[in-house]
Amino acid sequence: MSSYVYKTTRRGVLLAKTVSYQVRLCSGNFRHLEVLKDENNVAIVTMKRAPVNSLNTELLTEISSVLTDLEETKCSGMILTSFSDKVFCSGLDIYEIFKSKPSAIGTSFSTLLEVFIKLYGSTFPTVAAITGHAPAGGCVLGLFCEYRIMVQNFKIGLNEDQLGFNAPSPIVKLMINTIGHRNAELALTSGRLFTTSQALQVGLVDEIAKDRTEAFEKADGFLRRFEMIPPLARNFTKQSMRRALLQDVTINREKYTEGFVSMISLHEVQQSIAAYLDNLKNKKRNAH
Ligand SMILES: CCCCCCCC/C=C\C=C\CC(=O)SCCNC(=O)CCNC(=O)[C@H](O)C(C)(C)COP(=O)(O)OP(=O)(O)OC[C@H]1O[C@@H](n2cnc3c(N)ncnc32)[C@H](O)[C@@H]1OP(=O)(O)O
Repeated sequence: MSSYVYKTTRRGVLLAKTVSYQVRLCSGNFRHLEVLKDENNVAIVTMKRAPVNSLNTELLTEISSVLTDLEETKCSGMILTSFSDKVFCSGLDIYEIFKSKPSAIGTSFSTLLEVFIKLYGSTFPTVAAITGHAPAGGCVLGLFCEYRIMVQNFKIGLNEDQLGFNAPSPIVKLMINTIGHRNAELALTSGRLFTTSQALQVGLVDEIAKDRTEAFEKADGFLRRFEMIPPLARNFTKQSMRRALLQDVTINREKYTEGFVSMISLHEVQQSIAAYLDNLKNKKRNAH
């Protein structure tokens, strides 16, 4: 069990280091996730793939499976977060897309799209409590949610261009929908990572929190907004606003996956990823 446990109040979620908690979701046996539910059927889904929650196929599959479960059990809201106070999610597992077989890259990407369809299209309200850095696929996971609360002094953004490949068109659209065309173009073409406060300024995140506890209080505050709204009406509106993107990804999932695999498999892209990994390792070495 993680050292952090979430203790629920009447309708709130308070983070506390305590040994008792409410209901654990028992439908799945997860290696990289902890899923807790409070008495109001709000789920707290915590990614715990140390050290940086990189999204490999196994973690993505677990997220996908939890989302199915939450739909089936008519969950009333979901908070997506990380076990780490430094990294929310470091994006796709680079080692799964570097020097890998096309089939493995395809499976990883296609599973990410599955998560997109289920999370972006979920019938229940979703909020990301971003407790640390959220580059690339980490930012994408946050964007799939309806609302983002981010702890101060971290970085978030779509830095794919820095790795030598571009974000696929549905992601570009998602970014445009969130921060507007001009900001999205400037950010995507330079692979920009925003600080938490810059992200708030452009609307990439909705609120800043000073720490994890405040992030949870604010996430709970967001979910409470819907207490008096009939869920059916709320969901109808959500689906109608998200339908075009959802249909695009659902219909063209295979096409997007093939496109991603071809792009990642290019020799130049693999070289860029290798250089990026060297850079990451050097940065770490120099920090010591
Ligand atoms: C509408 C939608 C439809 C379309 C669907 C979406 C399609 C496309 C969307 C997204 C595509 C995304 C592609 C990616 O996500 S590629 C991954 C990009 N990720 C990054 O660039 C992040 C790289 N990592 C970092 O910047 C840092 O590690 C950071 C996360 C800031 C954490 O820093 P720090 O705490 O200092 O930790 P270290 O750098 O020392 O890392 C610790 C170890 O973890 C390894 N690591 C880090 N990131 C990854 C990763 N992404 N994959 C695998 N491994 C990773 C790192 O190498 C260290 O390992 P070791 O200790 O062995 O050296």
